[in-house]
Amino acid sequence: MSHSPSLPDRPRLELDPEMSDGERLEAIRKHFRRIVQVNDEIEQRLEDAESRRSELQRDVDELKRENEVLKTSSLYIASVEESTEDGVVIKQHGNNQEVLTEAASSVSADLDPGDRVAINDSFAIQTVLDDETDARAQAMEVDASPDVTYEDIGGIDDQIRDVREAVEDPLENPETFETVGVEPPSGVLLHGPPGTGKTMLAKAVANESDATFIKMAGSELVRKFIGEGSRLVRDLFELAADREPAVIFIDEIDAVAAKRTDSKTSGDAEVQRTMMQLLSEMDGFDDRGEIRIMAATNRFDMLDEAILRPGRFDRLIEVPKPDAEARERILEIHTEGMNVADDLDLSGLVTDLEEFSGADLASLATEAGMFAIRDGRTEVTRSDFEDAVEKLDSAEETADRNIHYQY
Ligand SMILES: Nc1ncnc2c1ncn2[C@@H]1O[C@H](COP(=O)(O)OP(=O)(O)OP(=O)(O)O)[C@@H](O)[C@H]1O
Repeated sequence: MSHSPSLPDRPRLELDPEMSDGERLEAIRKHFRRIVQVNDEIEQRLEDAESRRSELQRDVDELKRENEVLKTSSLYIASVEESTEDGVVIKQHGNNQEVLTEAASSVSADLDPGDRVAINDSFAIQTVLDDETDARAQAMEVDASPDVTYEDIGGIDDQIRDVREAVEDPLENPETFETVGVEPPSGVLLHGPPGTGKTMLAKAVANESDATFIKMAGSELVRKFIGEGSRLVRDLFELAADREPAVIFIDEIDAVAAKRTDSKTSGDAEVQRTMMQLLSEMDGFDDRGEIRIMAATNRFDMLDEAILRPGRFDRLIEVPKPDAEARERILEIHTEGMNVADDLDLSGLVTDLEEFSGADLASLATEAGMFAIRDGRTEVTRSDFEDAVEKLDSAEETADRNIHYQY
């Protein structure tokens, strides 16, 4: 970078007392011309400097923008506590740290206590977020009285018995456990392939115990901003405490409780934090009253053992794919309200459907009904079911090419 040359010297008027008037006048004129010249030179310099300055300003703006982008690439969530003359007091979610900070110039909205904001690593507020209820609504499903009953679930009677014992009995007769002096299982983990009735089972047990069913999707928990997953877990348990008796059901728990991997990316750290929050909620659970916790996974092999320790998910119930007898029962349930031909032999039909889960069988019944409707008939026949099997098989082949379940 070159330095600008120094400014021209200030011209000096030198008058000799010996000078004649004419000489003086000439000297003053010369001095004046010199001053004008120096002035022009300085003005020129000023112009150059101005244009250099706007060049530099453009560079600065560009760098500021880049800096903003870098700073905003990973944001934390906080709530505004107070807006003061000295800045904004925020409380970070997850660790509850309170910080006095400022809002980035791009944040134009007035900040009010309770607003949810996203902050960067240096705690500067970057954005004001939408209402918290949106995030909760996406991650949680609350059903005060689910309508699934045990009779709607086919082929897993042993699992129903186990779940009733671990969830329903402690909710309905807590005193029996107290009198006998045993602790009911802390958490029940249902594991097995997709579509085998795990969610149904959790809903049914909530229904039959007159409890509120609160479902949280593990995958939603980890998609949020940093700090939000653990906050949602806390909310989940608070909500359950408000609504007790309640059954908490965490679906796809593997999303938050997978074995630790070697990578140390911030995503992983965030998932860990969410899991730690879940563990600490479960550990502090004894005195919370009538709340039972259930979870489900298709990826039991991937779970971190920390969540399976006593006092956590300590009752494991496997929900397998249905065998022939179970398939028949499930299909019976799903064709109960349908107008099926008298000669339809369900047991013959299901023998070959070895790969079919409960969910597949439910679709099979619907598809068969659709074939009858398309054909203008009101009765569903064996051939409708065969067409439906063919249709689902080919859909399954397409899906298999894309997804590979590792169960
Ligand atoms: N054992 C079953 N008896 C009757 N219907 C079943 C059974 N299993 C699954 N279904 C049908 O499949 C649908 C999906 O089942 P559900 O959501 O309970 O499966 P899941 O095991 O929780 O699956 P995922 O692991 O994919 O969440 C149910 O709504 C029901 O129609």
